[in-house]
Amino acid sequence: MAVYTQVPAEEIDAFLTRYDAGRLVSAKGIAEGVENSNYLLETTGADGSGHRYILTLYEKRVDEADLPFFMDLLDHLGARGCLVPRFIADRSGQRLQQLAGRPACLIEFLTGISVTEPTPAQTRAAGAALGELHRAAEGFAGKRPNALDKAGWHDLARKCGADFDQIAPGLAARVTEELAYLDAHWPADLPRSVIHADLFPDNVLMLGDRVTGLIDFYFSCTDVRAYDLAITHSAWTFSHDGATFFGDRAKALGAGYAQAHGLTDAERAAFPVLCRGAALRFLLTRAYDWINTPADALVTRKDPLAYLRRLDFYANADAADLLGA
Ligand SMILES: Nc1ncnc2c1ncn2[C@@H]1O[C@H](COP(=O)(O)OP(=O)(O)O)[C@@H](O)[C@H]1O
Ligand SMILES: N[C@@H](CCOP(=O)(O)O)C(=O)O
Repeated sequence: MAVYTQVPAEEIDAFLTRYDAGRLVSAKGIAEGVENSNYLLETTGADGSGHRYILTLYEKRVDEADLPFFMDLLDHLGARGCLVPRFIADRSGQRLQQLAGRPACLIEFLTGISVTEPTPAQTRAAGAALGELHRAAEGFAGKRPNALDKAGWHDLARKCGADFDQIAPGLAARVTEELAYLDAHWPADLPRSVIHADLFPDNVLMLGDRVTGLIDFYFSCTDVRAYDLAITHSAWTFSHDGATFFGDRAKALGAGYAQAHGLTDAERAAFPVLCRGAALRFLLTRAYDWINTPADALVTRKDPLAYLRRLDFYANADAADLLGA
């Protein structure tokens, strides 16, 4: 469960008086997510007809100074037809607030559910939504370095150090070996763009096979564009434990992305390496959290080894295995 900061309902009701949002009717902490505290708010709505909002309090990895980048990005994408939530301004035009001692924002609520076992049709729709996002991001002037790039992976690996082997014997050596491989093989000249960088199924809202919203842009940054497809591939085309690869989903993801954007020959050739990078990135953040999250914390730690299994798969795959011929 991810509600790190408990906010009394009276405080949320008082917070809402800054907005044309009506009075609070209910506030429920949202269990999903690991980074921030999220509440689903129901209000009377400005016109009394009822309205839903997301209230997010920023914790952990989100730097307050990055919030204007995320706000401008979602404005840009929304204006170009992407189904992304907008940050809501209060009556004075302010979108970033303080609540319970944390930076906080009121955010548009989008309908839809996150699938846990995506079908190929849903995976295709996610691939198309990512391609549309990349198209819509063209011309966005904002830039944000990726804190979880290769240098960031090395940093996390140093911080985990010998503790890796508490997760699995031999993991420290495997990570060192993989970092060396990626240092030697990471592609230098692929097109860069703003990327979502965390387009897991829990960050895609769907109704049936239709995408109704893309959420959680708090890792979005400027990086290799096809790396975003690799991250999405790692999240959508395996069983949760990483033990089973679903080729039909992978083919569908590639087809959906191709329909909306597509890969260059160089991006396709580099795809297995990009997938290895994606797998290592999530292995590392999960391992760091595994080691550093107290066992009694309110948040459920995610299994790093599910990404080690993906990494092992990617290390033996070629582009045709991963995307279809
Ligand atoms: N704009 C939104 N509309 C509808 N539901 C949302 C919205 N933003 C977040 N949620 C819900 O809150 C959950 C956690 O949000 P998320 O941004 O993924 O949190 P975290 O950054 O902590 O991982 C999501 O899985 C979803 O259920
Ligand atoms: N997707 C990451 C964790 C980040 O969680 P999110 O709830 O913000 O998507 C992982 O699975 O390791």
